Amino acid sequence: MSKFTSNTTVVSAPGKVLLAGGYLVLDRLYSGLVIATSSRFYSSVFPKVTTGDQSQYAVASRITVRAGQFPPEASAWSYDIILTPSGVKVKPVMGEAGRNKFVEVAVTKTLEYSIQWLSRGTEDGGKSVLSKIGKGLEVVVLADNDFYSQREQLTSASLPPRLSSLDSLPPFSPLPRPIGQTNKTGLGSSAALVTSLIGALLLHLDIVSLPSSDEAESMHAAKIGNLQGTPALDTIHSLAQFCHCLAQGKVGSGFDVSSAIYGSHIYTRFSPSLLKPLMSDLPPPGPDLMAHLDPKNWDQKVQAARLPKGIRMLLADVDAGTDTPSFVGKVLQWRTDKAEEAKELWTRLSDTNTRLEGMLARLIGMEDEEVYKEGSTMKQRDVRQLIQDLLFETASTLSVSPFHFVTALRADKKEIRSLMREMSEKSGVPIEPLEQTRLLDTCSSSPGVLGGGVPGAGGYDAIVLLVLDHPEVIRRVEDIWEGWTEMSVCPLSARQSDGGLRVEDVDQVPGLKQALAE
Ligand SMILES: Nc1ncnc2c1ncn2[C@@H]1O[C@H](COP(=O)(O)OP(=O)(O)OP(=O)(O)O)[C@@H](O)[C@H]1O
Ligand SMILES: C[C@@](O)(CCOP(=O)(O)O)CC(=O)O
Repeated sequence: MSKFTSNTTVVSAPGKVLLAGGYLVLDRLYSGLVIATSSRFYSSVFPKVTTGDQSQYAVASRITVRAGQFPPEASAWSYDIILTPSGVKVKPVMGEAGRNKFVEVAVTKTLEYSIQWLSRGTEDGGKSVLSKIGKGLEVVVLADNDFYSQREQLTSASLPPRLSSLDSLPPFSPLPRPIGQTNKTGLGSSAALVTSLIGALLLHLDIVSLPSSDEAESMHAAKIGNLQGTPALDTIHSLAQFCHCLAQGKVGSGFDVSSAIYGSHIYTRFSPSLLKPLMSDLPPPGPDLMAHLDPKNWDQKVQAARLPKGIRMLLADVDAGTDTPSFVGKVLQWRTDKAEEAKELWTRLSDTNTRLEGMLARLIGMEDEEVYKEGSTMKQRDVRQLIQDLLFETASTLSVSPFHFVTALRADKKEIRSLMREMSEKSGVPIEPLEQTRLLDTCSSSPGVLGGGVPGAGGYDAIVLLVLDHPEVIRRVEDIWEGWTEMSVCPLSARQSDGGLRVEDVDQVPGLKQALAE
């Protein structure tokens, strides 16, 4: 019998790349440009058909979450739903895999929220949640291969580190070691996991409805200005920000959770004070989650943004044999110590980031124009011509759009890198270490590369490039990466995803059904 029924719920959330605004975005006065990735986290909820072996009198039901591509014995976490005189409680079951803070907080707080939501104005005490959970739920979480380093998989299949090799790995490729011993690539696995898991549980319990994959993408492409305003997404946003902060034990800027929900955008953070009352373990009955997480009280800004057609993001996972410790504390300490100097740098960076965002918007505004369409009769230059010009550097004196804007974008990318290096030097934190500078300089001088940088907090772990989306441009970059000897550079297959959180049709996601059947 197939595991899939009309009662199976699959929800996915994208990973992230912070293209501009690292460190600045921690402060509400500044913003960050985050690109959501085509690589996603999938949470699939199946109703259990039997209650299993729970013999405890008070255990009403059990939710099990399994990380599908990891060794089974170390990668499943269960939560008992217990009936107590004061209502329904959720209790982690201690198993072989130990605790998974992100899964645990997402499951327990989502159920707490659901109980409050379904019992509002009634004396229900959680009974309707119990009836919806029935005999229990089994949740399988699966991440696209990009979230974890695939070096070992490529080496054991004798494949070179190129995009074409990544395409030949099976989707949701099994990984040999538990999550804690697996190298991540920096796409924000915990934020995408928490967001997709919360979305899947709330959808399964009929508390929200979510856009389908087509709806999510067209919603994103059509929207200008504020991306908020869809009640289900706005609610999941505050709940996911809360869970993510509680699990990681600190309040970050939250751009990763925000892009997991809304897709690519320009993010201005929420006030950290919003989460303060929820961050300590208060005695029962606990804080009123629904009131604290009501989107009406939240103040983040989510402005539509994306990469224009014809421009592609290329990502690489870098293994320099050096761990990147947390830089945030040190950079912020320098900012406090040298307030004047830092303010001046923050302002220059913010201005340049805003200019870059403006250039992207101008190019998007031209997408429907004839000059931008491939194959159109060209009175002016089209994108293909533009690529030729940039490949062979023949058009440096022309200011015909969109060439003009692409050239300006290139200058802004260069300026941002130089300012981030200034931040590096002044704070004494290797945000763009010399090894990365050498790699980025070489890539940036390759034809068709518009610029690059170290995403997010920077360090040794990854690089991101913006390139003209042309096979020749990409081939040349891959050649540089494959031949690089100072560090091992392995491409990631992610492109930009326009949409954020969405419900999936299991048959439309390559390899998902097979991975779930294992
Ligand atoms: N497939 C998975 N299944 C269950 N839990 C996972 C999975 N992948 C990641 N996690 C959880 O997320 C944690 C990693 O979160 P962490 O914030 O350290 O990394 P990240 O979100 O990938 O970071 P970055 O922002 O640098 O990309 C793991 O310890 C685990 O709790
Ligand atoms: C340094 C910071 O601004 C970005 C960190 O980005 P990443 O996790 O390195 O992609 C921190 C934050 O925004 O929470």
